[in-house]
Amino acid sequence: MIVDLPSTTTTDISKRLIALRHSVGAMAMGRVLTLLLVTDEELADTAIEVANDATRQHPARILVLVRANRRGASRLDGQIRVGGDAGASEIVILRLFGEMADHGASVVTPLLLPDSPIVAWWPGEPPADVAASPLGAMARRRITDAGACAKPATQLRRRAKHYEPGDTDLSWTRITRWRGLLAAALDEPPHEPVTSAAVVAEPGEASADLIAGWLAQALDVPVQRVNSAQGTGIVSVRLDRADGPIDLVRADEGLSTLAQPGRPTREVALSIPNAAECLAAELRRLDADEVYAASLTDGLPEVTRRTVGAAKAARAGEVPAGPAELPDSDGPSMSARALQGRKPREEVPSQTRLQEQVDAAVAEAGAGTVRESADPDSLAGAVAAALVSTLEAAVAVRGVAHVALTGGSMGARTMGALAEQDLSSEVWSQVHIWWGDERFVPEGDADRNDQQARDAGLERLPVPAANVHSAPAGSSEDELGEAAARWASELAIHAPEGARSPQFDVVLLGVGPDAHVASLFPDRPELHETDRGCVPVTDSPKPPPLRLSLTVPAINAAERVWLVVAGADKAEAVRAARATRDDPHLPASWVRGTAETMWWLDRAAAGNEQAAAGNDQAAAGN
Ligand SMILES: O=C1O[C@H](COP(=O)(O)O)[C@@H](O)[C@H](O)[C@H]1O
Repeated sequence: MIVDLPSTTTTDISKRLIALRHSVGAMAMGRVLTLLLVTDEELADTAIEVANDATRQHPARILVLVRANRRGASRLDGQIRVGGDAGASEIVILRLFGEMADHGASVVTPLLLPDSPIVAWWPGEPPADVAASPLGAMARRRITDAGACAKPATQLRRRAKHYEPGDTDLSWTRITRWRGLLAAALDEPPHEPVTSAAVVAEPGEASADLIAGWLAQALDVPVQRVNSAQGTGIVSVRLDRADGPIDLVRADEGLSTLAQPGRPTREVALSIPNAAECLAAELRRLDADEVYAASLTDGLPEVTRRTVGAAKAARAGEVPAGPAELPDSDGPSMSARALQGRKPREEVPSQTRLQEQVDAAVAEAGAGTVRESADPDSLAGAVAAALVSTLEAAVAVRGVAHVALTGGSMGARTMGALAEQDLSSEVWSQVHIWWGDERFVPEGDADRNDQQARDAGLERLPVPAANVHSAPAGSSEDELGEAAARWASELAIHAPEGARSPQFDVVLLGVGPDAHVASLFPDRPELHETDRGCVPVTDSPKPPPLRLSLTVPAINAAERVWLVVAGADKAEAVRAARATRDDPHLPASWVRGTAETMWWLDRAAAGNEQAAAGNDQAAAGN
């Protein structure tokens, strides 16, 4: 529902809001956070869409302050969006005209909720000193986006000059995965010291400048920033060591290569998150980001800018070759493109790339990308290997990682494959293990998902017992409510401030032939639960009847949601869920990660078994 209130006052807006909360439901009052979006008219629509999308991943109410035409008489136009038009929140848009445009703080104050922390976001040009500005001063966190501004380098200098704890920038959030991969590469033997580093990116690419600043402060070595052609975004990072360089090179959209001495070059997933994903990631934390502060204020001023271009530096062997010579283009910077929801650079269509492009388009529609393995065992092996690199990268960046495991047919198989991996106890002592759902039967029962994981090798992982968070056990419906409450408090203990469950780095989900995920079954009320991180389930259509399950918001707050599916009996569920979004008959169509939604399928679940059998027969006939 959208209610327009032209030429209004904040008192009128407040009254209408209260009335609407009564008639539509008090959806926003229980929300923990107010996102204060401060924008000019030009960016308003896109930024509201981005904020709305982000708050589906991390619930918050949204207050939008649009500085409209400053000429003419003072006026306030209001708009309230609730229900379906506001996604997971309520949205209040305040358009300020005339002199009022400069007094946003006093307009917004009456609409703030007493105990709700405020996060302010400037998607375009922010005030020079954000923390000291009237709107910034009322916020616990202040999110800017240097890359979306006309002069990114000037913005970064200003951010550094006026930095206050609570400041952050989406140009920084965009490089989380780059940092994770580089940190994980350095964690691997041989632990040779890095002697210098180079970051290649288009001029004015704020995210690249911040990677360079991060390296300079973290490694305390000379770091060079080398320019590639306009429109190329971040191209590569080289870390020089005595035994040879570590090169992380963006080879193609979403895919990159990591080369290290003495190891085969690996392909790694390195997609740049879009603006909503970055914003959601920032909404999940309310504490100061000290690494950002150090990279911005200590590291960045130490970075040397090379005048020689990337192509020449590559020919001289100073930076990785190849993508450094990407053609010129005069597109906007990667950060600005991310806000506009556009792709980092145009693809060159070719026959062989067709399937990838289809997959990318499906991924963009929310259905995620597909990784196909030949059979259930190789699928389990691929998932286990990816889990190791992802969790190790998360520990390298944040010092901790949280993973939710699945039960069902692929749960035990994946655990078996994980237990076979060579895992560093130092890193895995920081990994926390949870389950996406649990069958509510007594402890040790062979039906329990945690027991099946134990039988498959859980205890061989070097994870401390205290970090294994089994869901409560029990046997009767009378105990289920209390068990759900206990599980909720355990989840809350490890949740970031303002959230109800840990921010999972990865949630693994099996998918039933009916497209159920965790214990969220088709057409059941649990699927629509938005106020809790976990729910009790009775009368489950699949035995046993009593279960506990994470809810959709808890799952979708995860950075990565990996659906792991094997078997031809699941092919139709996979196809149907990937073709739609949020269909109550298809719980698998409701889940997605903030940075990645990956369908790990065996050939049969991908619906390719017959095609493969046909090919085999054809090959045999030849
Ligand atoms: O009961 C459950 O079923 C699903 C799917 O399992 P599958 O055996 O059909 O692969 C599973 O994801 C869930 O964790 C489990 O409790």
